[in-house]
Amino acid sequence: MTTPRSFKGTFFHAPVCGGIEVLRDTLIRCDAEGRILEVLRPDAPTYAEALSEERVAGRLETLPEGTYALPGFCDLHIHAPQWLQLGKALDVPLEVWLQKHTFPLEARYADLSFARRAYEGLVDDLLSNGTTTALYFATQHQDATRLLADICLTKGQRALIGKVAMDNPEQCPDFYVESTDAALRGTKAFIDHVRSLNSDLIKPVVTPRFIASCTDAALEGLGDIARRCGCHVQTHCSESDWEHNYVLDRHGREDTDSLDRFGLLTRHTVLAHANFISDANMQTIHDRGAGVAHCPLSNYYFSNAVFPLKRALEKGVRVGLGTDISGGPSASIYDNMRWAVASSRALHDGVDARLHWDNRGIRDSQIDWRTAFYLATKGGAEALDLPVGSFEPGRYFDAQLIDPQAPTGTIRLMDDLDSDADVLQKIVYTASKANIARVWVAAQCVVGSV
Ligand SMILES: O=c1[nH]c(=O)c2nc[nH]c2[nH]1
Repeated sequence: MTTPRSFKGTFFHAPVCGGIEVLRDTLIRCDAEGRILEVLRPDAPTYAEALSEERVAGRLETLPEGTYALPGFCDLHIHAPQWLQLGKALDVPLEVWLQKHTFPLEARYADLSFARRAYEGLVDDLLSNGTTTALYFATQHQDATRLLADICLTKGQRALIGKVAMDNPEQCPDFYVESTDAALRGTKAFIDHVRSLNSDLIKPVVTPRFIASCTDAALEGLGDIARRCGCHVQTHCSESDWEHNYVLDRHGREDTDSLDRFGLLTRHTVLAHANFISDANMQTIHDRGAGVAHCPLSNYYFSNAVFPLKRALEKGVRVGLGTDISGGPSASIYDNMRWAVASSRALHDGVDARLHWDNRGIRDSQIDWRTAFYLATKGGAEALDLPVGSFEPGRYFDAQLIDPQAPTGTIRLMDDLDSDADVLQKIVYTASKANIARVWVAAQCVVGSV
């Protein structure tokens, strides 16, 4: 509990998919928990009085002239231990990458000092990239996963964290596999631990890595834990040819149906990727109210296909964006907004120039930057069912301040040429870490100084 805060400045947000709103010279009042109480535009009858009230009470932060506040990003798919592998090992298929590079790296998190070095750096990196909410896969290790929760709490990042469950000796190496009992007990112990922290910022997540890495007994037990604890669930779904076909061979059904059968497809499930899902399975995801973490950059390296984003949105599936560190070699949701637009265009146009335009791509698959901005902010929040992602009463003030004039920044604005929408479009397409001057979570400044 802190003191109430308020902010005056220019805010951009996307309250609905495909639409943006500009709040110029607006006053946003928050309560002591950092939730938005009121959004007052200059033409509101109570604006002047409220502004002077906040000023006199010493609660007002006036954002510097020429800066813009955006909602903080929700990154729906991060492998926390893989941060050390960003930009490496991107030239082999998923199944080789896991065995040769990723599992050996993750096994090292048995060492807590190794874990601390990585997790401190990761959380700093994500916060300074504007990511205020992170959905993390950790590792199998109880202690290192608790450490990640502590670090997020200390640094003030909103985080949903899962101890990864992987007990299938046929798919996991002997140096990085656990018993079914350890997977289930460990998951439950981590949930209890996080809940004992009594923090609104950190939530536990039931995390079967993917169907291949888990036995049916573990999947069944994890479904049961998710139901009893009312937790979020995260896993991979129909990511690549190999992974999708593995599940078809083992269970005779797609990932989605299989997860549903184990009680793992709920209103609080986030499926990473879902590239190969059939229309029927997309309908099932919609009907269960589950969300999808679309990871466009990672998909270029590991997925053999492009997620049918537009089709999913038209069906009403809740979708947000994920960096998929380190399948995607960038910690930035800005990069992933750009890749979401570009990959949707590739799907729309098709990529084989030898084919006639008529049958080269999948028509009406493209999205624009407005939709990408929504996915990165409120779309991600909706998929997680968290009250963040936009500047609306009842939501937490999780935000990032963009300074287009930052000396080493990458945004080029022209006062006389750029409309408000142009400014936001330029931010979406060209902002970099150097332009992110300040970041707040629940109205508390976590990056930059006030
Ligand atoms: O992109 C991915 N990253 C992973 O770590 C992983 N594990 C299973 N499937 C996976 N896909």
